[in-house]
Amino acid sequence: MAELRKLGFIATIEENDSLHLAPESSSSEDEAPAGEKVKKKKKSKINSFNQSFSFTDQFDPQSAFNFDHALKFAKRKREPSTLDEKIAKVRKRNKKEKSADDDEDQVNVENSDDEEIEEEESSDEEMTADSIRTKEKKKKKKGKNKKTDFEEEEKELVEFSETIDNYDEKATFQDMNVSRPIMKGLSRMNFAKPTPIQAATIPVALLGRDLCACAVTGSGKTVAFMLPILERLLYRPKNTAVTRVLVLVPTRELAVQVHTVARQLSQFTNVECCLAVGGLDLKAQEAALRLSPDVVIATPGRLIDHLQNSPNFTLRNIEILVLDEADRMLDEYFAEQMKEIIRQSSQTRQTMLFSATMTEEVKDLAAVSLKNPVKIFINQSTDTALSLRQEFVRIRANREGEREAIIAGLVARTFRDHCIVFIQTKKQAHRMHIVLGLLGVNVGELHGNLSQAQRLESLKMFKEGLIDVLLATDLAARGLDIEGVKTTEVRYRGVKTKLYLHLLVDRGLDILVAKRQRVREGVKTVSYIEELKDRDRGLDIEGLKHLLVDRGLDIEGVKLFCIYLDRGLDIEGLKLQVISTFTCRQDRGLELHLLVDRGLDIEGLKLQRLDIEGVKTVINFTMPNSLKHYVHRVGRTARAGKKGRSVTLVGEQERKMLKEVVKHAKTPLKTRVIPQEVIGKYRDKIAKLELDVKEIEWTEQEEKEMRATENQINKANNLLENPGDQHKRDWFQTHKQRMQEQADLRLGEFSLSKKRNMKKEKKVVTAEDRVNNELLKSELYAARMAKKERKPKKMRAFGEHIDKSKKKKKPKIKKSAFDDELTSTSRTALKKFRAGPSYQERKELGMAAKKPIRGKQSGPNRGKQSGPNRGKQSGPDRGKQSKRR
Ligand SMILES: Nc1ncnc2c1ncn2[C@@H]1O[C@H](COP(=O)(O)OP(=O)(O)OP(=O)(O)O)[C@@H](O)[C@H]1O
Repeated sequence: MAELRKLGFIATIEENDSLHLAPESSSSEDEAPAGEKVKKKKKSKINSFNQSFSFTDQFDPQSAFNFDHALKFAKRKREPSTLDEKIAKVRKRNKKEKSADDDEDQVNVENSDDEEIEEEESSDEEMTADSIRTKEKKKKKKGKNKKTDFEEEEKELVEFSETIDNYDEKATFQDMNVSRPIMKGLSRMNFAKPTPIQAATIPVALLGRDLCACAVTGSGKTVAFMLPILERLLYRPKNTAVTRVLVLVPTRELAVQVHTVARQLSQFTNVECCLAVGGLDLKAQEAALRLSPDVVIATPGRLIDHLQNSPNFTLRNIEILVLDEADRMLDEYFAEQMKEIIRQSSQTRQTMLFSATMTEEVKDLAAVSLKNPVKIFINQSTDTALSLRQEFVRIRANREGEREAIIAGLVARTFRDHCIVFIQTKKQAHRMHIVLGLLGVNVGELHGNLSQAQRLESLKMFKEGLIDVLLATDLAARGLDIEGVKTTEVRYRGVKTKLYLHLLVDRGLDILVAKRQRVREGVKTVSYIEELKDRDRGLDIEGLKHLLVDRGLDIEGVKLFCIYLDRGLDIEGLKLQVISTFTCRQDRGLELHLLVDRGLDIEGLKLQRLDIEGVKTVINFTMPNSLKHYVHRVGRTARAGKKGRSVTLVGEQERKMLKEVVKHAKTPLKTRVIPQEVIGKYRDKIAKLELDVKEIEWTEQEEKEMRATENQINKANNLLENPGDQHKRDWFQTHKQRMQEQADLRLGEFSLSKKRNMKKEKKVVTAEDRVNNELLKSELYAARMAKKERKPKKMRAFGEHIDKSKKKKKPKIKKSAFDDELTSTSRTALKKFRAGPSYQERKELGMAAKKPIRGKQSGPNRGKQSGPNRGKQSGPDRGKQSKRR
């Protein structure tokens, strides 16, 4: 090593070298603004190394999620320790206690961890495996089916000017006259052929027609709207910058994802895309919006904030409006905000609605907001992907409390990675994080109680394989297309570990990288590099090695380089750059280096995944509260034609929902039976951990309270220091209206006042109570939806396109004859009143003696005023008489 340093190289490390360990990402670095970070990095580079080289997907438009970029703009909470660190601490303590009990001598804690987990896992594997049965579908009477279809037909409210339910299967992007820069973008994304929804939608959207499109989850709807948008923008007038396109999505994570797809697709064009979503830096967004980017991808709340408070930003010039997940965007949660946005946007726009589940709300909107819309239904709203295998685990009535144990069994034994578990409530998701964490499962959580930075980080870690199981609420149910690095499990020195494969590509230079990493108990134990050769090029992986470097190695025209870790490497003539430092155990650190051959221009090298893998399994802790929710949740797997599996726990109360799923299923469903022995084992394990769970929850609560007090003090200090500096932001509703809206949306039983009362009466919460709480919440939601469905539908009020001339006149409310006569002041009414009842009326009243003689009468009222009472009916009595009548 010393010799290498003498030669002017940065040497790599020997096992017994003492090292200064830099943390992988210090918190100060995280807080630093983007610009400063770059400067710091540049300083640390070796002078002769190409300065403009930047590693990896931070700017890589190829990455599926540009989380790194978004994370820079998300505020981070300062926490004394993360939840994972707390879990690790408790686990470590438990291990120590256990080993002390076993009267063993000093042990290497980490090694024993690994071994124990392996033991646990292997003993689980030896246990009886789950059994799977195919669920029989009950055959329905034909007549009954017909009726439902008919009913559905009747529900159709919108008059679509055209309906497209088929497409040209042989269509190519070239056939659609897609421009070259976008074709290049497509080929970078490896999209050779349009998917069915793309083939059907793109030509219509290019014509500028309004449309309402429905296709199964994971079928490529994002490109279906983004491609025609970009294509149309290529021909925009370029003299002034104007925001012409607005894409609205329901969640922040989805917005980041759509933004990434837009950037990938537009990478060879000059179209500017901008994100406007909650949770990310407001000032940075304001600055970006001031430049009038061509496309704004937004969530409704933050968009309205900018519309109210960012000068110069308007929607007056919007030419295309897209609502992704349209049914969600138009449901009651976003109703007020959507009304405001549509009110402010240009009326001459093209509007496109996309979702995998189209419902009445969408149709209502289509009726009032779309102009001659085209309906493009490639699938029905209830369809799931054909490559999805749907399984159900039955929970007997008296065994509701076993759900946590079943989930633990599933993720620890069977579905160990690339798995999302959907949970109804944030609280339960958090508890499961602690429980599964204590059981040694590599978990993360994703829900609305986390800060935006934590949300993005969870997704990023899940994508990168650093989290195996993601516990999420319905926040993650829609739209997210999570593709992660393909990992391969290998064993190194008895430790199970993962292998990540990356491919560096640029300008004909391919760099193969293999990196090994393991996260255990908050400490990353890493790292060495394996010799890797690309199988596609007829090469083979030679097995694990500490180092591979080959300068100028040319394999079928591809130059092979490597990132390597230290040890016995001949690096003469090669330059190294430290790209990352990992901590290995408490006392050792290992550095990863990038080897770069001198004389090779690697400016702008980009890291691309060699192999990516999507979510393999979706597990539902309880049955989702509607078929629509089910379709979206299970739609996180089996995307883009890939295989996937869903496992749903179904209790007795949820069988109705299960029937719905069975009714609409197009592929056979399976029943999974988990042996009672396995459930029992995990139930006992969780029961033993209960005190630890409580301890962690208390610590968290204490920290939370301390943070809240600290925040209040800071706020007060701020107010004292800068009293005039408190700029209040405007909102389109008053505070009271907003509070009222939120209160209306809250599910009755979960109102704040009730929650407060519930806190007061402290009782021991059992596993059954927790599950019942989950089920209750789900039921309440379903009940509200059902009530809403039953309500007569109003035409939605965003209707700036309502043609008033065609509006039906309101039928006049018919007043009773009695009221009419008393209140009418018309001429004829008054005359009639003065003259008294007509002959006919008198006859009806039995007052008429005889019909008047024609000749004797003259004038217009002669008939009416004839009869014996003629004289009597003048004067004050008239009124009385008419009243009597
Ligand atoms: N033409 C194509 N060829 C191959 N893959 C594609 C193509 N278009 C899209 N994909 C891939 O299909 C996957 C799903 O795409 P996307 O997220 O747009 O689906 P979606 O229909 O919007 O799903 P959801 O209903 O869940 O929002 C993505 O990983 C995307 O990269």
